[in-house]
Amino acid sequence: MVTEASQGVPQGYKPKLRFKNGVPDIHGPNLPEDQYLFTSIPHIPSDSPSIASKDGWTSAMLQVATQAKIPSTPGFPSPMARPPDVRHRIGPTSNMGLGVFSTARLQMGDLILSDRPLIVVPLHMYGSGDYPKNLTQKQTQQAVLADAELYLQFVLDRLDPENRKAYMALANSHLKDGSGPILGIMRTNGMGIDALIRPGNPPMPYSAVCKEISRLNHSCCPNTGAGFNMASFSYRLWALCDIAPGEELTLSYTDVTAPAAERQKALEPYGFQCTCRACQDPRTSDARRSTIFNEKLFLTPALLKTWTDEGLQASRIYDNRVMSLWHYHVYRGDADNALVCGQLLTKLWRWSNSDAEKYTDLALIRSHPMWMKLYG
Ligand SMILES: C[S@@+](CC[C@H](N)C(=O)[O-])C[C@H]1O[C@@H](n2cnc3c(N)ncnc32)[C@H](O)[C@@H]1O
Repeated sequence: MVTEASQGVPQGYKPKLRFKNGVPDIHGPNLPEDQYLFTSIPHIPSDSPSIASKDGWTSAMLQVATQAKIPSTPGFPSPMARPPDVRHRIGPTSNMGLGVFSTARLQMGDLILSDRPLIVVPLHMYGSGDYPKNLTQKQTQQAVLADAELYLQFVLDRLDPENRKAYMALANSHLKDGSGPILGIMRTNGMGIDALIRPGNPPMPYSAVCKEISRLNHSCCPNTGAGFNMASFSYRLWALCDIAPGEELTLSYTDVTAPAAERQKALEPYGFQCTCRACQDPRTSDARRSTIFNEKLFLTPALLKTWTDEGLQASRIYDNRVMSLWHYHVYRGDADNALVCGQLLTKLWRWSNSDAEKYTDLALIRSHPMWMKLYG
């Protein structure tokens, strides 16, 4: 666990690569499953960089078992999905550094951009615990951070100079907690990839840093959603509602269903106080959200509007409610209303769930095991 530590390496301590199994191999056969390796995704042999696709590649540090499952993903490596035209630009905001803005009229469900991570690394870059006994607790923390920085430098050095520069230009909100510059940027911009989490005790989560998606600022009523697509090894960003040209695009860095105080606590490492519309009057918004989440009635168009008015389309509970309503209509044999729900699910899921289209397939709706079961 890393807490506050002043920057710098303890005197006499030489940072080293000290993960379990010693110094990691770059790549190689017959390695133990929990060996870390440095690799590129898609894998590009270092002697033939010219085969790199126009989508680029990720410099990654992964355990062997995690790396091994990526190529077996159906369709891997597929090209990144691209919108038909450029729909975003990166530019300055009034008070949040850079941000991403829409340059087109977007409809709910529209793909905005795809982004292959620059780097993917273990979320907890904090070594093995095997540190010299003569170091104080604070010095050990410094040593841990210095080692993490060394690993990250290794990962970063495997990027081409342009992408290395892009990484180093990203925001860093960890300037005073002892993190080195590369680690600080990773902690400010890293996003999880659920499909890469290696189960175990403890599980091994990974963190990905992207060139463009990492520029999105946070809102507790975000207008975009992001999901990772393993086949193309890229994140996709899509509109969660209709968006006008020029509007800032936002993502939620935290769980939008949590109360405002909890959300603010989760945002602490990013070093800002959220001022989105839900956080400007948190008491009223918390009360409104609590009513919405606890609503026991099936989603009607009026109830649906309360969710979208509050900007809660990013919440998993919203998906679940729309899904239950889809099942309810199937159960009643109401294909028209099932289709309306299916269209909404497709917009929410098209870019993150390969099954999204099936909810609007009339033949599948009518052959569903629950079809018309309400009437026996
Ligand atoms: C992932 S970066 C987002 C892009 C960043 N604004 C930039 O200039 O690259 C996260 C950092 O952006 C800033 N930020 C993001 N959302 C914000 C918000 N709602 N209010 C204020 N600052 C925010 C914070 O400095 C945070 O540490």
